[in-house]
Amino acid sequence: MTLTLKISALTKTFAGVKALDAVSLDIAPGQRVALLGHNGAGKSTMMKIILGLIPYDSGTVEVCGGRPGAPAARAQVAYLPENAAFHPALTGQEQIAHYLSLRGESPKLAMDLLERVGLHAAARRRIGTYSKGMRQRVGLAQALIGKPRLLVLDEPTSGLDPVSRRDFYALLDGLAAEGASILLSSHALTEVEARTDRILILSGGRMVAMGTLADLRRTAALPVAMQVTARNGYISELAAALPGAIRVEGDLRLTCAQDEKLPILARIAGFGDKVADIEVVPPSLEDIYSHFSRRDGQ
Ligand SMILES: Nc1ncnc2c1ncn2[C@@H]1O[C@H](COP(=O)(O)OP(=O)(O)OP(=O)(O)O)[C@@H](O)[C@H]1O
Repeated sequence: MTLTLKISALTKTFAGVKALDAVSLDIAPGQRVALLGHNGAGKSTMMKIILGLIPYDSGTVEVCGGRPGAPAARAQVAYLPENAAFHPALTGQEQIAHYLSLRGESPKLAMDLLERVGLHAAARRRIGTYSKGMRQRVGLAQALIGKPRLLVLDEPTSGLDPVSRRDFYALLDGLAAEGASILLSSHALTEVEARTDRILILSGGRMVAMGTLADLRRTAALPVAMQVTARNGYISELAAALPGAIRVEGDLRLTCAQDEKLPILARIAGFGDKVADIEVVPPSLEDIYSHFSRRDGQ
C-alpha cells in the first residue's frame, strides 16, 4: 500500500531551538492520526513542513509520494488552519465557488461540497451570519476541493460546542472511510481518544509516544482504578480482602498496577453474591498524555 505521508527522522531547528528532533510518522490511506503536544511542542512546525511552507534541516518527508510543496503534493494535500477566516459578506456558496475558481475547478461544484459538510440549507446566507461551527464546516468544504488524499487540520474543533465537534468528527470519519488520510492537531483529548486511529505526542520537539490508544496505554502502564459495590452488610469483609481500598460513599475504590488487575478481579469475583457491582476504569488519554508530555520543572 502506498503511504500518503512518510516522515523519517525529521529535524528542524530555529535559531538554536530544536522545534522537531528526529520525528518519524507514516500515514496510510484512510488513517486518522492525532498530533498532540503542549504549546511549543512542534505541531505547527511539522504541519508547515508537510505543507511545504518551510524547509527542514534533516530527515526525509514524502507527501503523496513527492517532495512537500511540489505541485503534485500540493494538489493532493488540503489544509485547514485553526482560525480559518472567510469574507463575512459572501455567502457560503460564493466563498466556495471563489476557491473552486482559484483551483481551476468549476464553481458549480460549490453546492455539492457544501451539501457534503451539511451546509446546504445555509449556502445562500452570508458567512457573517454563520456560527463558528458552520464556519469550520465552510473551511472543511474548502479543504475538500480537488478530493485531497491528505487533510492537515490544525485544531479543527477548537471553540466548537460538543454537538458541533461530534458532527465534525462524523464528517472526518466519512472522509477517512473513503480513503482520505487525516492528520489533525488538538488539545481536546477526549474527542481524539474516540475519533482517531493513532496518536503522536510531541514534547519539546521530540516524539515521546506514538501508537494506538491501546499501545500508549500499555507503554505508559498507568494504574487502573476500580470501584466495587458490596451488597448490604458485606463492605467490611470486602475491604479487608482488598488492601489499599478506601470507602467512598458506600463503595470501595482502589487502584492497582496493570498486571495486578486480573488477580484482583479474580479475588473480588471469589466473593460471589456479596459483590453487587464492579467498575474498572482504565487511565484516560488525559492521564496518558500527562504521563508522556510531562515537562520537567514546568
Ligand atoms: N519562525 C520561528 N522562529 C523561531 N522559533 C520558532 C519559529 N516557529 C516556531 N518556533 C519555535 O519552535 C518551537 C515549536 O513551535 P510550534 O509552533 O511548532 O509549536 P506548536 O506545538 O504548534 O505550539 P502551539 O500549540 O502553541 O501552536 C517553539 O519553541 C517555537 O517558539
